[in-house]
Amino acid sequence: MNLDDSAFLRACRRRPVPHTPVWYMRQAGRSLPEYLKVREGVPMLTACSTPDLIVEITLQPVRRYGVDAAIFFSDIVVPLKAIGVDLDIKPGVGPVVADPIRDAQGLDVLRPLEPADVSYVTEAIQALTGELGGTPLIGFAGAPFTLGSYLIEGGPSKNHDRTKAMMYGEPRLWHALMERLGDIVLEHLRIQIRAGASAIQLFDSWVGAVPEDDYREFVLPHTRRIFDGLADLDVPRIHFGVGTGELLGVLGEAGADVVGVDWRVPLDEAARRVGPGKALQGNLDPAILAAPWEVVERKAREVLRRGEAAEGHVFNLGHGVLPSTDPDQLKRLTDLVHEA
Ligand SMILES: Cc1c2[nH]c(c1CCC(=O)O)Cc1[nH]c(c(CCC(=O)O)c1C)Cc1[nH]c(c(CCC(=O)O)c1C)Cc1[nH]c(c(C)c1CCC(=O)O)C2
Repeated sequence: MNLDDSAFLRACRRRPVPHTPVWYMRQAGRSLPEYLKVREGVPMLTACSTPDLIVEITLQPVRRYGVDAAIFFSDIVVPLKAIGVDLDIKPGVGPVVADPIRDAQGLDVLRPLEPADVSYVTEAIQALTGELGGTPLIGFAGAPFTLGSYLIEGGPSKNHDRTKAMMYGEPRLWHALMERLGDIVLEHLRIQIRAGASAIQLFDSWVGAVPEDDYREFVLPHTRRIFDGLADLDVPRIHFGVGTGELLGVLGEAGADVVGVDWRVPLDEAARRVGPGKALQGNLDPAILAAPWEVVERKAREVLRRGEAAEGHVFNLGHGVLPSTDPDQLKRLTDLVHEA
C-alpha cells in the first residue's frame, strides 16, 4: 500500500479515512515485557544510538498492537547528547544535565547539529522504512522550550522556576538559547524526514507552564520557525504539549498540521479553540487504562464521538503510556478504535 493512503497520514491531512487511525505516545517502552527484555543491561542512551535496538524497539508496539503508525525509538535529548552536551537519562528520573546552562558562555556547547552526529538515526530510519511496509514512521524532537527547561534546570522540574527566571529576567539570553535549540531541532527533524520518516511530532511537553501572552513573546517565534522550516518537505507536522488547554489557539498558529490535545479538554471543545484547518490528535487519559475495560471502552467511545468535531482525528492518549499499563488493555483499545 502507498503510505500516503494510510489512515494515519490521511487523517493528518484531513482526508476521509476507512477507520480512525491510532497510535500511542510512548508506545515503545517500559509497559512492554519484550522491551524490558531487550533493554536489560543496556543504558537508555546506548539503546538510542544502536540501530539494531532502535529498529527492534520501534517495531515492538506495531507488532503487538497493530497501531497505525510507528514512532521512532529515541529521546528528546539525543540530538543534544550528539553535539556533546554532558547529559544522561536516569531511570525513573529522566534527563539529567551535568552543567546546566545559566549564562551566555553556557550556550557555547550548543553547536549546530550535523547529519554525521546522528548517523545511527539515519541508519535506523532507513532500515525501519523497509521493515514497516505500509505503516508510517513518525520522527520527533523536543521543542526549544522543553529542551531549554532540561538544560537550564539541569533535570526534570515541577515549577520551571530557573527557566522562567531566564525567560523573564534575561530575555536576550533566552532568545539566543531558543534560537540555537531551534536550529538543532529543525536539522534533527529534517534528517529524520530525509531518511524516511513520513510525519514528525514536536513535543513541547512542558510549555503548558507558560501563559498565552508570554508564549507569544518567548516561544511562538521559535516554534514557528521550526514548522516553517519543514514546509518544503511536505510531511504532516504534529505539535503536542501537556496542560496546554489555554494555549490551543496559539499552538494552532505555530504552524503544525495536527494539534495534540491532552486529556483535560474534550476534543470538540479543542476543535473550537484550535480553529479550522487543523486535524487533532488525542486524548484519552492514560491513567484510565488502569480502570476496568468497561470504563476504558466508554471513555474511548466518548473520545471518538467528540473527535468527530475535528476535521481529522488521530486517536491517541492525552500523554504517554504509563509504565504500569497492561499491554492487553492497549491491544483491546486499538481494536476498539479500529472497529468503531
Ligand atoms: C519530556 C520527554 C522526554 N522524552 C520524551 C519527552 C516528550 C514526551 C513526553 O512528554 O512524555 C520523548 C520520548 N522518549 C521516549 C520516546 C520513545 C518513543 C515512544 O513514544 O514510544 C519518546 C517520544 C523514550 C523514553 N525516554 C525515557 C524512557 C525510559 C527510560 C528507560 O526505559 O530506561 C523511554 C522509553 C526516559 C525519559 N526521557 C524523558 C523523560 C521524562 C523520561 C522518563 C523518565 C522515567 O520515568 O524513567 C524526557
